[in-house]
Amino acid sequence: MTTNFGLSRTLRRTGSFPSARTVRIVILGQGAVGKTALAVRFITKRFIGDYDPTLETIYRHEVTMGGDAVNFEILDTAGQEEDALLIEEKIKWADGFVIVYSVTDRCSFDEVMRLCFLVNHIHTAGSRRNCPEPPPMIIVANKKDLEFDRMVSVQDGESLRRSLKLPLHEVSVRDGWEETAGVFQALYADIVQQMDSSPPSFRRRAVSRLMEKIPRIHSNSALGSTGRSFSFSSFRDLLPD
Ligand SMILES: Nc1nc2c(ncn2[C@@H]2O[C@H](COP(=O)(O)OP(=O)(O)OP(=O)(O)O)[C@@H](O)[C@H]2O)c(=O)[nH]1
Repeated sequence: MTTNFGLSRTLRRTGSFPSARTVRIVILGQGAVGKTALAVRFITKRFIGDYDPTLETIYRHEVTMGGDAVNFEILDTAGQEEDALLIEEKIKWADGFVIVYSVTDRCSFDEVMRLCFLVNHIHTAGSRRNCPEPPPMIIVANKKDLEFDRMVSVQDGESLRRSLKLPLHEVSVRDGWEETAGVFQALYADIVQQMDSSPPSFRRRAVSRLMEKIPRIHSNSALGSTGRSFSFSSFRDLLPD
């Protein structure tokens, strides 16, 4: 997918944006596909090698993108089976979705279709319109740097993209920030298009108690208070210049 955004100019760290548009994104996918790495790479520009298995976290990150001030709220989910009600709450909360698989893990690829149907089903079932638009979604095929361990070919990804009619970005979160940023820029463009074309009454903005319980990390604050353990000490040190 192409966007009108130039990478270097449009993504930069800013102060607070009182009048910014808030965009909520959920990252879904099986365990160990790189969901946390993707979120942290986008926000800090750094690749951090090892994390504890994800305790769910909402990252809050303010940037300018395509000239807009944007407050991203990015929910990094735990890549494990969970209560259907909980996943439903998270899906209802979001404006857009990143669904990640690893090219080194066939099971994670097989899971993408189920997750896409789940997201579509929950949005369709809850919409008051007869023909709701599907929510903005992007598929990310991660770890393309591990060519030697590849179990999902580029062609497999292409077939999936065609059958789901969704954008697919093959990336290496490890090797580059631009590819990762491109994922969030493309998704943001789709979300904005949908927000601007549908009346606000059709959008889900209610925040359930469950969502309020998920720890939040602001990109302007140091990590540590949530109990989340990373292999770096200060989030502030890793923010882009
Ligand atoms: N080689 C390579 N390794 C990666 C890449 N992205 C993530 N990893 C590694 O894959 C492992 C899992 O990454 P995480 O970001 O913790 O994966 P996750 O999907 O959040 O996992 P859960 O928290 O269990 O759901 C870590 O060791 C990362 O360093 C990549 O692009 N290339």
